[in-house]
Amino acid sequence: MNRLLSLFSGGSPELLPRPIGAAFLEGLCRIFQAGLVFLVVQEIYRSYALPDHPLDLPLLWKLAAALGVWTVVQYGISLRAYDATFTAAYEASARGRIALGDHLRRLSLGYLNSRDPGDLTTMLLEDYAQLETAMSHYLPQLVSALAFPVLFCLGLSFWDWRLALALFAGLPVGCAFIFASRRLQDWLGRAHVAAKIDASSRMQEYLNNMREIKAHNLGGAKFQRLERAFRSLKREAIRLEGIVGPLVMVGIAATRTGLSLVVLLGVYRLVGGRLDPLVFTGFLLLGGRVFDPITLVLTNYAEIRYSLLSGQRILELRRQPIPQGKGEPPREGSIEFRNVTFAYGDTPVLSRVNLSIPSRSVTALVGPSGSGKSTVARLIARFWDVRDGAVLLEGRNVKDLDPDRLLSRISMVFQDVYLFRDTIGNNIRVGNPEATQEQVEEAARRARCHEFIQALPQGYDTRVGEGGCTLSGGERQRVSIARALLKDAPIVLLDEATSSLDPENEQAVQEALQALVEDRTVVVIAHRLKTVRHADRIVVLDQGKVAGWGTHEELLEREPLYQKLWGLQQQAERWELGATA
Ligand SMILES: Nc1ncnc2c1ncn2[C@@H]1O[C@H](COP(=O)(O)OP(=O)(O)OP(=O)(O)O)[C@@H](O)[C@H]1O
Repeated sequence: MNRLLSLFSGGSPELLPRPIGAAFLEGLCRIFQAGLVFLVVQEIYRSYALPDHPLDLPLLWKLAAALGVWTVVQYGISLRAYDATFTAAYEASARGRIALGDHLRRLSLGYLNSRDPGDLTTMLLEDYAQLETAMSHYLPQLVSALAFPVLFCLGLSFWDWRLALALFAGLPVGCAFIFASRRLQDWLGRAHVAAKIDASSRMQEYLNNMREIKAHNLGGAKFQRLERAFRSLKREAIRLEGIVGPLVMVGIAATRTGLSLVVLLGVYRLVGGRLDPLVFTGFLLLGGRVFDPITLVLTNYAEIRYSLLSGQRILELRRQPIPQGKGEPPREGSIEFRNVTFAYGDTPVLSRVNLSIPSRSVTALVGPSGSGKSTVARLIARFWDVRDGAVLLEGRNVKDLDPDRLLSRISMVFQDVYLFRDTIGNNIRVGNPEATQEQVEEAARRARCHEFIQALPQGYDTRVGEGGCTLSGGERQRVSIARALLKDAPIVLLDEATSSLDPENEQAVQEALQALVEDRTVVVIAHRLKTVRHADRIVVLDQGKVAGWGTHEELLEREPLYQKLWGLQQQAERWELGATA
C-alpha cells in the first residue's frame, strides 16, 4: 500500500492523507444526499401503497429544506476537497521535480551519460504532469471506487442479503478481467512511453544540432527521423487506446451485470411475496448508481496504470545511489593517482595509472587524441568514480570527500563553454554567487573580457542566449576564465582552455591564465605542446597509460612519443607558415 501511495505521489506520500480524507468525506456527503432522496421516495410510496397512511406534507417540506441546506453544505465540502486535492497534487509535483532536479545534480556523470537527455526531460515534465492528473482526478475516483461499494454492499445486505449478493456478483468478474489484462496494458503503456521519449529526444537533437544539420545539409534525413518518431508515437497512442478501450468496456459490462440479476431475482421474489416493494425500489434506485465510481475508475484504468508507470520511472531514478562521502576536502591541492584503472561502461580507458602532481605546481597532460587526458581531469573532480586504485587529494581518497565541497575547491575551464540564459554578469557570478559587482568586473578585467562586455548594449546586464549563442567562441571562453578567477579555488583544471581563441586574443588570455594558475595546483590539457612547454611537469599519456613524465627538455631528450608529437607540431607550424607565406 505504501508503495502504491509513493507511486501515486511521485515519492511524497505524506501529502496524500488530506486529499484521500477529502475525497472520502465528499463521497459520504453524496450518500447522505441519496439517503434524503430515498426518504422522500419512501414517503410518497407509502402514501400510495398504504391506505391508512396519508401523505405527510410537513415531512416532505422538511426533507426538501434539508436537501437544500445539504446542497449548500455539500458545495462547501466539495470546494474544500477540490482545494485540498489540487493543492496536494501541485505541491507533490513541485516537491518531486525539485527533489529530482537536486538528485540529478548529485548523481555521477557516468550514470547521467548513460541516460537519454530526452528521457530525463520527459520525466521531469510529463511524468510529473501525469502524476498531477492522477492525484487530482484519479485519486478521488479511486477512493470512492474502493470505499463506497463496500459500504453500500454492507448497508444493502441488512435490507436483503440475497439482492445485495446479486447486485455485486458481477464485480469480481469485471475486476478479475481488468486485472488479468493488466500485463498487456502495462506493455502497451511502456511502448507508448518509449515512443514518447524517442520523439522527445529526436526533437531535442533536431533543435540542438540545427547548425550541424544545416552545415551538412542533413535537413531531409534528420527530419525524416523526427517524422518517423512522431508517427510511431501516434501508432503507439492509437494502439494503447484501441486495445485497452474495448478491454475496459468488457470489464465494465461484466461489473454491471449485477443490476440485471437484481431485476430478475427481485421480480421473482416480489411475485412470490417474499420481497418488500420498497426494498426492491431502493435496490433499483441505488443499484444504478453504486457502480458509477467503479465504472469511472475502470474507464480510466489504463490512464491510472500509465500514471503508476510514471511514478515507477520517477522512483527508480530517485533510488539511484548518489556518490557518497562526507569529509572536508583539504585546502592544499597535491593530487595523486595510485594504480588507477577506469572504464566508461565496458570501454577501458585508463589502466594502472600512477601520477603525482605536487601542490602549487603546473602539470600538463599531453598525448594523442583519445589517450585519456580529459578523463584524468574528470576523475580528479570525481565526475566518475574509479574502478580500481584511488585518486588522492593531499593523501585523502576523493571517494571519502563530500562531492559538493570537493567541487568548491576546483575551478574548471572546459573546451565547450555553456552560458546560462541570464545576464553576462550573473554568468560570471556562477564562479561565486556572493561576489560584488566590483569583484565580477575585476575578474572580467583579468580574463580580458571587460572591454567587450562594456561594449555590449547593456554591459554586464546584457542577457546571453541559451548556450551563450549570442557570444563568439573566444568570448565565451574568456567569460568562463573569469568565472574560474572569481571562484578562487586551490585546484584548477584547464581542458583545452585556449583552444577556441583567435591569435589576437591568445597572448592576452595566456596572461590571464597565468594570473589564474599562480600559486595553485594546475592540471592543464593541451594539444599544442608549445603552450605548455614551461609547465613544471609534463605527463605523456598513451592509450590510457603513462608513457613518461618530466620537463619539456627532459622529455625531448628521452621520451620517444613526446619527441614524435613535438616534431609533428613543429612541422605543422612550418607548414602553416609556408601556406600563408
Ligand atoms: N563519456 C564517455 N563515454 C564513453 N566513452 C568515453 C566518454 N568520454 C570519453 N570516452 C572515450 O574514452 C577515451 C578517452 O577519452 P578522453 O576524452 O579522456 O581522451 P583525450 O585524450 O582527452 O582525447 P582528446 O585529446 O581527443 O580530447 C576515448 O576513447 C573516448 O572515446
